[in-house]
Amino acid sequence: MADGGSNLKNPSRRKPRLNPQHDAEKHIQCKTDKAGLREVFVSSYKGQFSISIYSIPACISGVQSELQCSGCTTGLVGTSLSLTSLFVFFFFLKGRGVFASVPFSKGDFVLEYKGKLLSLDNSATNTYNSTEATFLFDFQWKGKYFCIDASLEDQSLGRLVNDEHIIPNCKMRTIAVNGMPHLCLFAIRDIMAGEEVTYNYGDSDWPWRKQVW
Ligand SMILES: C[S@@+](CC[C@H](N)C(=O)[O-])C[C@H]1O[C@@H](n2cnc3c(N)ncnc32)[C@H](O)[C@@H]1O
Repeated sequence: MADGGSNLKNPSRRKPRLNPQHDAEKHIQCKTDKAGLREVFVSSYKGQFSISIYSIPACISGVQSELQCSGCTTGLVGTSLSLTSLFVFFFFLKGRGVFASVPFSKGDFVLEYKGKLLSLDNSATNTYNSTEATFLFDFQWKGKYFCIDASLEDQSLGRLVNDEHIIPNCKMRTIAVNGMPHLCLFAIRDIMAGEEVTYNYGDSDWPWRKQVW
């Protein structure tokens, strides 16, 4: 007899959750990203301030007001514009990011940070521009220093995960497959569908972490 969705009625027959370590190994070996994640272009809102300005001469876009400021001494006839409040918004463009389209549970494997594995010696000989350099992830494994160079646009999602140093939802861990280290993101708390996947890039003075004021 067909199952007809009876798994929902009988929880004991639900597909068992894959061990996160095995899940990571499986995706590393298959060289695939996990389903349920997508690339989205994002901007990060950094704040807003409002200032009240009365009767500013509106020398904006050629519009003139009947009032004058120190830089506008001509008697002005034209569109009267009294600005009482000016709101200024600041956005720090994050560029692309990775969003969950299905929920993930705490502990789940989420993504591999794919790229070229370099030993410290190799990476020292490469030169990177400032954009490429943000795709380098240095790490230590078995007492040696390595780097994953993810500067190549290869359509993988791990390289697009953005920084969040206060409330990240993932953490990077090293997983060995066939004797080689791989960097993988694991959920450190439940992640809701629609939430951006993030991790802490580490203790650097990243410009986007600075408050605008
Ligand atoms: C590894 S890339 C991440 C993917 C990148 N957003 C993209 O579109 O290619 C790192 C770069 O993303 C941006 N970025 C990462 N986290 C950010 C954040 N929290 N706020 C603003 N920009 C961020 C910075 O430009 C940084 O140099």
